[in-house]
Amino acid sequence: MTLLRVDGISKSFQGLRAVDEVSFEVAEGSILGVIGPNGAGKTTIFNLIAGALRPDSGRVHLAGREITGHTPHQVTAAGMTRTFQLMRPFYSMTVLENVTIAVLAGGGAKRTARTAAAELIDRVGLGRWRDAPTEGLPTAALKRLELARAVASKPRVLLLDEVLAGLVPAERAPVMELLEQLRTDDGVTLVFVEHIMAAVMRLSDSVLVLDLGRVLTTGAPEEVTRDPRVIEAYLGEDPHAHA
Ligand SMILES: Nc1ncnc2c1ncn2[C@@H]1O[C@H](COP(=O)(O)OP(=O)(O)OP(=O)(O)O)[C@@H](O)[C@H]1O
Repeated sequence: MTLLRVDGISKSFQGLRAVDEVSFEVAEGSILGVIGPNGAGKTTIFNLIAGALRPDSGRVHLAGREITGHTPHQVTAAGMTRTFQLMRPFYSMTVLENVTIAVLAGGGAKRTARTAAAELIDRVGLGRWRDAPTEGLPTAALKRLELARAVASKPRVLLLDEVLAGLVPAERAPVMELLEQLRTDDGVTLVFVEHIMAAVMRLSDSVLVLDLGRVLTTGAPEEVTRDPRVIEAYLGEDPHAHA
């Protein structure tokens, strides 16, 4: 079943067509990787479908309901949550407090929120920082906190914006495992923007390739990354070289 359907969305900024008639579908329980050179429109698409920006035209449907132009809060309530490239935790609070708030915001019961948050913190590998103040955490820990907060809201669709950026390979592996578990064990549908090609190849069922605001191609990961148009969009380099 198609869970997320995007039909011909466009967005211009001062005459620049940042997103140009982009359409794609994501089946429930699948993982879509979104790739493209810098400025291709990846983050803007997330902003358009998650409610941070209103598309100039086009429509977005989630589980058969139109959510075009809905506010971020409404989109979250409808079952779709996003992470940000730049994290925005409450810096004055501990890791546990931050995730507990996210569990409560996701409709979790007050009595069990802290326990649920602590479990999630362990799951993303943040156990040793559970009671640490958020301010001063290393980037890798902040990234995992952001992921824990997003997962806490129990989304049906999770939009991930470069969650692996800034992590060293040893830190990436557990995050990738978590993403696979989210799909397999929790049935979460994932859409993730990522520059690290090894992760795109490993996690994606299908890949959407963007260039200059348009869909260049879409298909299985091994298919699209061998597509000459994709290689050209990456300035003549083999996209695998970004791994
Ligand atoms: N708020 C804005 N105002 C003006 N231009 C914008 C705005 N947001 C994005 N753009 C422009 O839209 C285009 C697409 O940007 P976007 O950030 O979506 O690309 P991206 O594929 O996410 O890039 P990156 O991989 O560098 O994050 C770029 O040319 C960018 O400069």
